[in-house]
Amino acid sequence: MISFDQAAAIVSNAARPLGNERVPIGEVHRRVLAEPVIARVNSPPSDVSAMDGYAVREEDLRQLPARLRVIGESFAGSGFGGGVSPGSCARIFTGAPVPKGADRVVIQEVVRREDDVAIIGEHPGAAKHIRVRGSDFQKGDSLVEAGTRLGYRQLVAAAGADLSDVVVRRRPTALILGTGDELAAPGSAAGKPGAIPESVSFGVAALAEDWGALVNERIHLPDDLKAMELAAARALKLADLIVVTGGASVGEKDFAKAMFENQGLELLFSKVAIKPGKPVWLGRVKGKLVMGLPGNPTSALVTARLLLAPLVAGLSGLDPQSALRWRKAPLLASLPACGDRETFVRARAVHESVEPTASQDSSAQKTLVEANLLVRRRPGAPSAETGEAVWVLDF
Ligand SMILES: Nc1nc2c(c(=O)[nH]1)N[C@H]1C(S)=C(S)[C@@H](COP(=O)(O)OP(=O)(O)OC[C@H]3O[C@@H](n4cnc5c(N)ncnc54)[C@H](O)[C@@H]3O)O[C@H]1N2
Ligand code: MOO
Repeated sequence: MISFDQAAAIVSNAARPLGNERVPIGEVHRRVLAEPVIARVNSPPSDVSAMDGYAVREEDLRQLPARLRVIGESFAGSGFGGGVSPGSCARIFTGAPVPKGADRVVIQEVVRREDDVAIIGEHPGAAKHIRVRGSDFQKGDSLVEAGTRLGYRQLVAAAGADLSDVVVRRRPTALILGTGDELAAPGSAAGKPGAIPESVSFGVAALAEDWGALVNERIHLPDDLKAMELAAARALKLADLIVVTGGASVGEKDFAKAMFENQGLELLFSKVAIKPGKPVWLGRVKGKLVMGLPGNPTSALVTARLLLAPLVAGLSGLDPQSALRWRKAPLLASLPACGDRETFVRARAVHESVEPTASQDSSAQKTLVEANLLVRRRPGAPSAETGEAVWVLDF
C-alpha cells in the first residue's frame, strides 16, 4: 500500500490543465487565468482630482486670503476644456480631470464662495489631492499573473484594465457515480425497507465545484455490473473526470473498479495507507481520470478533501498543492498514539486551537457538520498532549 504523500504526488502528476478559452469578464468569477491581465489603459487616464473642491494654482496661495475667479467646472467624464490662469480657479469634483494650469485641489470645506469668486482664507496644507495619470497602473502593466484564481478583488483590476474578456483555463467537467442497491434519493428513503438516503454525492459534487469543476451529473447506480459497465462507458464520453463513490472495498458487490475494466482501466493507485479512506483509488481510462472514493460518508469526504481537491485544482489550472495547505495549531485535548495507517483526525477549530470531535467513525454524517479541520497524524506517532501543536488542514 502506498503512503498518503505518494498518492498526493501521483495526483499532482496526473492533474494537468485541460486547455484554454476566452471568456467574457462578467463570467470569469473563480476561473483560473491562463494568460496574465495586461492593462490596455492608464489608470487614471489623466491627472484627476481626489476630492470635491477647486482646482487652483499653488502660486495663487502665496498671499492669503486668496480671491480666485471661478471660470469653469470639471466633472468626471466631462472635463473643463479651458485652462486655469493666474487669479482664477475651476470647480472640480472627485475623479474629474485637473484643468491645464492648475497644480493642486483645495477641498470645498475650506473655501468660501461669493458669487463667482472662491475665497481661501488659510493655507490648505501640503496635500495636493491630485491622482497622477498612470499612478495606479500604466498601459502595458501586468496586473494579475497567470495561474491566479479570479476572485472579487482581481475582477476589479481586470475590468479596470479595460478587458472585455480574459483567457482562462477550461473547467474540468465531472460526473459522479454513486453505487449501492441500498441508496435512495433524499426524501424517498423513509419507509423503504433496507434503504438509506444517498448523501455522499451531494458533498462530493459541492467539494469538486469549490475547487473548480463543472459537475454535469450525479447518477445513482445499482450494484449490477452490466448496468454499471453501460454507465461507465457513457460517463467516459461525457466528462473529463469521473468520481465513483462506494463499491471500493472487497465486498462481493464492490464493482467500482470492475465497471471500468472492459474499457481498459489503468490503475494509478489502489488503496492508500490512511485512516479513514484506505480503499480510495485513482485510474485512467481512455484518457479520462477516474477516482474511486469509499462509500462511508466521512471516509468519502476525507479522501475527497485530501485527494480529489488537489486533482480538481490541478485540472482547473491551479497548483494541486494549493489544495493542501497544512498549518500548525495547538490541541485542546490529547490524542492517542497513531496506528500504522496515517490518520486524519476530524476536529473543529475553536479560535486558533483544535478540538478533535467525539466521533471518529468513518460512517458518520452528523459529525461532518461540525468537523471543519483534519489533523494529520503520522503512522506510529506517539500520543499528543493538550497544547501540543499539530498539522491541520481546513476541511
Ligand atoms: N473485509 C474488509 N471489509 C472492508 C474493508 C476491508 O479492507 N476489508 N474496508 C473497509 C473500509 S476502510 C471502508 S471505508 C469501507 C468502504 O467500502 P466501499 O467503498 O466498498 O463502500 P460500500 O460498501 O459501498 O459502502 C460503505 C457504507 O457506506 C454507505 N454508502 C455508500 N455510498 C453511499 C452514499 N452515496 N451515500 C450514503 N451512504 C453511502 C453504504 O451504505 C455502506 O454503509 O469498506 C470497509 N469494509
Ligand atoms: O477507511 Mo474506512 O474509510 O476506515 O472506514
